Amino acid sequence: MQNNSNFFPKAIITDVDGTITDKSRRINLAAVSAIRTLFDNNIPVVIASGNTLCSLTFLCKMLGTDGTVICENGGVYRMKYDGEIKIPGDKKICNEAFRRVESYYADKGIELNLYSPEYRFADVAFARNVSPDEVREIVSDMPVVILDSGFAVHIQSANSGKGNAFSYVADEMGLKVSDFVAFGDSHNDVDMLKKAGIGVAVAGGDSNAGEAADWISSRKYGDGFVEGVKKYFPSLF
Ligand SMILES: O=C(O)COP(=O)(O)O
Ligand SMILES: [Mg+2]
Repeated sequence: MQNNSNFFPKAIITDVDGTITDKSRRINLAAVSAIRTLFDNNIPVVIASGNTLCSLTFLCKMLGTDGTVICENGGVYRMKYDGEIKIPGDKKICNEAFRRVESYYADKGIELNLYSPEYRFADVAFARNVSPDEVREIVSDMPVVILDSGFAVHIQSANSGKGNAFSYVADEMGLKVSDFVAFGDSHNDVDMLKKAGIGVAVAGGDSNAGEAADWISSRKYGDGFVEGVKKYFPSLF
């Protein structure tokens, strides 16, 4: 967190779902354009999401960024397209936790719907048809963290999280986390929003993100992202 008046950001890090999309995950075209403007003016754009490496690689290609990504909420990250895939997360412990959660709900006749398990290296993500707080309770004695992105429930090993991977990535870029403006909408963005020089929560997201942020946009979702980019990079727009 910085004093706004002396803050000259050098880079951004942004969440995807809910932040550069609308609430149904459709990409916001003005957000795409803002990202291109930043990138074309040598402002690095790091994508940090709960999504998988393969989906984020494709997204980076379409956006036109350099491919630096934090995936699976920090369980995985990669510098540019050709960097080594780093996996700080521990899939084994997440699978163990998931098996316990799955059997708890199976006893109640509730089936959990996994999201892209075949493409995940580090975390376990499933549909939000159960309460994230209850899931947290079920595995409270295990070294895992339950994150709610507003789009999925994620089981992470305790050492991952977007905030931890953000530090590694900033370091590899030769920047400080305080050089970045971070953008997010949800609980899984909190550690990243707190760590950045300025944390921006887009309106429409959950209260955890708003409480962690330095500034909350007045416009919702992707429009709020664009509003924030224009606020912190006024000379580019
Ligand atoms: O994968 C999710 O659950 C949502 O991803 P996000 O981190 O881009 O919002
Ligand atoms: Mg999000």
